[in-house]
Amino acid sequence: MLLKDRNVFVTGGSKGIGRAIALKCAEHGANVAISAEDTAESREALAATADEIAALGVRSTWVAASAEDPETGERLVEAAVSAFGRLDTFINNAGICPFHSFLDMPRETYLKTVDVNLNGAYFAVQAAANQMVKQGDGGAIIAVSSISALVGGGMQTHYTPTKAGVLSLMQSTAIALGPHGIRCNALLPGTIETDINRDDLADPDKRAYMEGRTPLGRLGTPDDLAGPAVFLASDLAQYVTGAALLVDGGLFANLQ
Ligand SMILES: NC(=O)C1=CN([C@@H]2O[C@H](COP(=O)(O)OP(=O)(O)OC[C@H]3O[C@@H](n4cnc5c(N)ncnc54)[C@H](O)[C@@H]3O)[C@@H](O)[C@H]2O)C=CC1
Ligand SMILES: C[C@H](O)[C@@H]1OC(=O)[C@H](O)[C@@H]1O
Repeated sequence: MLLKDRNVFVTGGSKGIGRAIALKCAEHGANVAISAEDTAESREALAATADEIAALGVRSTWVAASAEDPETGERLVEAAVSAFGRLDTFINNAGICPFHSFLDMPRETYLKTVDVNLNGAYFAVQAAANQMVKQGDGGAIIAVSSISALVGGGMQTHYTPTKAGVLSLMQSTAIALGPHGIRCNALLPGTIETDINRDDLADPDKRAYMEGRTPLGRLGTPDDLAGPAVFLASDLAQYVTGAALLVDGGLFANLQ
């Protein structure tokens, strides 16, 4: 068990990558809090995932709070502290990627994407960091960025800058928070099959193209991110901060 009795928060923990990370942290002995947007469907998914976490013999709690709301960061931290007493690891994972062409990108789609993925991450990480500083004995912060922090996407012109921003945020917070013993790292998934790309990957040509570009020969699953997240949260990564860990089956390295 790498995270026994640690207290972990995972945003966007109701499904997909966040859910897989939350469950793996629980398997490793952590109490886990999760959040997602405040809708009826999301509340149902949060409650179901929290039950799965608790079934692993640890404590769990959930909060329905939309990432783009400036008050959300504080609410998440309060929920974790009220349920567990403290916060050891904060994993900012919530995100959206509404695929859309550049020349006619609606302003509201662009602004919502930036608000959820980058502004939401900034203020949630700030709230988590303040709690860790108050506790006085360090901590770990992980942001789920993307391979898209490093490369572009013609239908992702609103999205890729947010993922580059989140990677940059982890680099800068690693410097700002290093003196407090708080490590900050970014996970960069490749193409992982989840609801975020269900429609995009429904096109058999697109799917075959992405599989063909991936040296390991398959798309990723949410569980592929879970082990790397536990590693970065754990003491095995005690001297790792400001790092970017690609988890992409080799996709980024494959030029030809
Ligand atoms: N699936 C992929 O291929 C890749 C995903 N990522 C990133 O991984 C993260 C998780 O995405 P997936 O699990 O793939 O997608 P997903 O759609 O399965 O999960 C997204 C999570 O974020 C939550 N969320 C969405 N909007 C929210 C909002 N306004 N406020 C709070 N929570 C909200 C959802 O409820 C859900 O829990 C995202 O940040 C995404 O950008 C990065 C690289 C590749
Ligand atoms: C949603 C996309 O399929 C996914 O998101 C990313 O960050 C990568 O660019 C993948 O293509």
